[in-house]
Amino acid sequence: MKTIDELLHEGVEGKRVFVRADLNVPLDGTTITDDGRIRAVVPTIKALADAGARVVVASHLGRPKGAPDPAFSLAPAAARLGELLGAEVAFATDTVGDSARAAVAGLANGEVAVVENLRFNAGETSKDDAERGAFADQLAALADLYVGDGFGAVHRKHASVFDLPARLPHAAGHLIATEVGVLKKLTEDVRRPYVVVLGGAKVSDKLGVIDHLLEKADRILIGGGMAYTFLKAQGHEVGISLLQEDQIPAVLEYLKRAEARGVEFVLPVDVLVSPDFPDLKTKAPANPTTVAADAIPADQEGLDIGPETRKLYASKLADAATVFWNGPMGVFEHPDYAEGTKAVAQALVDSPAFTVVGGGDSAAAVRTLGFDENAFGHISTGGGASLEYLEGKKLPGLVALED
Ligand SMILES: Nc1ncnc2c1ncn2[C@@H]1O[C@H](COP(=O)(O)OP(=O)(O)O)[C@@H](O)[C@H]1O
Ligand SMILES: O=C(OP(=O)(O)O)[C@H](O)COP(=O)(O)O
Repeated sequence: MKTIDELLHEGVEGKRVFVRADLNVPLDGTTITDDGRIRAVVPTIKALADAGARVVVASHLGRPKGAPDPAFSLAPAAARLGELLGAEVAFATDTVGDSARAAVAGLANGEVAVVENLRFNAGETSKDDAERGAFADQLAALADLYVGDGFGAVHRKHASVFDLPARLPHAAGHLIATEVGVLKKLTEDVRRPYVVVLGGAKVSDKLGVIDHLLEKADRILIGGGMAYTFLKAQGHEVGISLLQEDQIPAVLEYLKRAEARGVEFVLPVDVLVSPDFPDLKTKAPANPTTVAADAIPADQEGLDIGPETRKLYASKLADAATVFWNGPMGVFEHPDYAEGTKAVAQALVDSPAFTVVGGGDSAAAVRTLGFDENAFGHISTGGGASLEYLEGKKLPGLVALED
């Protein structure tokens, strides 16, 4: 894989360089609540700009449905990038249209432009190779060179991640190099006990990784939205909690295999429930009730792990030598459901283990809940990406950067 250093050595002055970043940051309206993913790609953008490149930055944000949707505009991220660079950053209101072409044409050497959300275009995420390819052709017309640095999206076979680098000379940016360097260590020699904590809301995406983790981890702790499919599989009522009903047979098989292999599988013993999802904007008190994990009322939703589970999970992390954590334990964006995530973060901080936290929201949670990022071994910008990397899967965005 060619590195950005090699590219810089060859010279990028006056060249239009397309940087595929992951600027998928959490937003409260148009306010960025955690800019970690933007900060993470600044070294690559700055190195290119300092070397005289005309830098075109692109990313997805959220999951819009292949058409423009103002709620998912990259404008706030572009503005923040300008602040971090201490330079004017042009913003195109489309991705490959007139505005994007004009913004790129207007760049002088050393200047940066951000184009609008890649996922406003159906071709970006299409499963049809030709449709994705046609969009990649339009993106390729904006640039001379490609730098892949959106680590959080390298597991997606999307036009800007997979098809575009096949059309332009390409290299990996600094962030991808750092992320792969650290995660590689977790695939080679892992100090034991190796404890994995899984939570979050992208349940269907991430349940499958357990299949692989059963071969690697000594202990697996389950929280967040992921817990309820397990509780349901064990025959418990989960009310209106997040549930991946079609995965119940797979989950039962995981539990059986864990037992056979001596992998300790730990599920919540109590949870915080409410009939309503909390208001994340006003943060109005949610007044949740604590119930045993096998006694969730039929009309209520599990939104955080409970106090007994917090203690249990802290104890299960205390003797770890290596910890990988993806996915918040609850809806941490609301203070009434943040204690579970705080307890796991605190247990990692207190532990002498090598700790890796992965995922856009997990990383944001750690920082917005007031933890010092230096207290963790590594904070990865990718959740799904890091899990699939650990699984040993060939990631489209990394394969595409190979020579
Ligand atoms: N019990 C739950 N029910 C619904 N959503 C949850 C629950 N627990 C956590 N979440 C949500 O999960 C989201 C993060 O999930 P995910 O995207 O999978 O993590 P990451 O970005 O770290 O990979 C957060 O927005 C959080 O509010
Ligand atoms: O937030 C992301 O992934 P993550 O939540 O697994 O860390 C990436 O930006 C990928 O987004 P996607 O899961 O909508 O493809």
